[in-house]
Amino acid sequence: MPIRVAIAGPRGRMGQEAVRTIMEEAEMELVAALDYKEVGTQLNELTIFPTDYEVPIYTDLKLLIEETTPDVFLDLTTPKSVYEHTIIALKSGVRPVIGTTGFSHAELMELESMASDQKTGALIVPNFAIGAILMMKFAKMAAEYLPEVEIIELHHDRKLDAPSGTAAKTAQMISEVRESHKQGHPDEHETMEGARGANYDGIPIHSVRLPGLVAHQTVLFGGEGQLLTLKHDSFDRKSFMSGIKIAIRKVMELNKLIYGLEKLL
Ligand SMILES: NC(=O)C1=CN([C@@H]2O[C@H](COP(=O)(O)OP(=O)(O)OC[C@H]3O[C@@H](n4cnc5c(N)ncnc54)[C@H](O)[C@@H]3O)[C@@H](O)[C@H]2O)C=CC1
Ligand SMILES: O=C(O)C1=N[C@H](C(=O)O)C[C@H](O)C1
Repeated sequence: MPIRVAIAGPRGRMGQEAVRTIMEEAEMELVAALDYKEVGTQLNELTIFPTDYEVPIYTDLKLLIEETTPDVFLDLTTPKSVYEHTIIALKSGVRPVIGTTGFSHAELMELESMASDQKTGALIVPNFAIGAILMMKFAKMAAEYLPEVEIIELHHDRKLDAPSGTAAKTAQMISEVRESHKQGHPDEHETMEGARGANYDGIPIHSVRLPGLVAHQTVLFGGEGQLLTLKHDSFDRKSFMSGIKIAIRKVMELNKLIYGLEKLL
């Protein structure tokens, strides 16, 4: 039996690529799409998709779930809508695979506890690219030996959230293996606000937004007389698609929420 998947955000940069990926996957069936406005009744009515993509479009997630009974709900929308979508999916017993970034810590905690109560599998994946997941794992390894670290993330200028979900997750993983401490000179001060970046548990995060970029991150580790640089680049959104397929398969085996695909690889 193929895994029945519903997708939110099918017209977006990630959504379009993910629709094609799922449609081409024999083990998966795209049963519905969620958009925020009426854009036609089926995906094949949108000029961006081939004519044989006969997948109904809904604007109401509860109705979508009731009428199309998906196993998995894949969200690639916006930080504003994803939290509510995830709650609706969990309450309906549909397993969420969330690629959308921008969750607060409190929201992640709430969703984790809801998924455990419901015994429903859920995955929140800040970055589906295998190379980015490896970069995060290597960063955690390196921080045990070189705890002075700064993160620089670079993205296209249409991105809504900063810092990126990947940078936040990298900082969280690093903070699991190093003592929290302030970096730089104890007396340093900013003569321009924000010069030292955002701060996660003492780790500075710098966000760059420019046209032409896709998704890129550099993690710098400084030591006496040395610098270790870890760098990952997504040049194309195809880089995220194998991770999406893995996440859809893996979430079917879970009965709780997992934050980050690195725990399942
Ligand atoms: N986890 C990962 O590996 C990746 C995650 N992302 C994240 O995925 C999200 C989407 O990114 P993009 O595709 O670049 O954005 P986008 O702006 O191109 O697409 C978002 C789509 O969501 C739709 N949308 C907005 N509100 C909605 C709602 N309430 N219901 C249904 N659809 C709604 C919009 O119409 C739009 O088509 C962002 O949060 C981004 O950070 C992006 C790339 C990789
Ligand atoms: O918005 C994006 O494009 C991306 N968002 C994710 C993030 O916030 O880390 C993943 C990837 O970096 C692309």
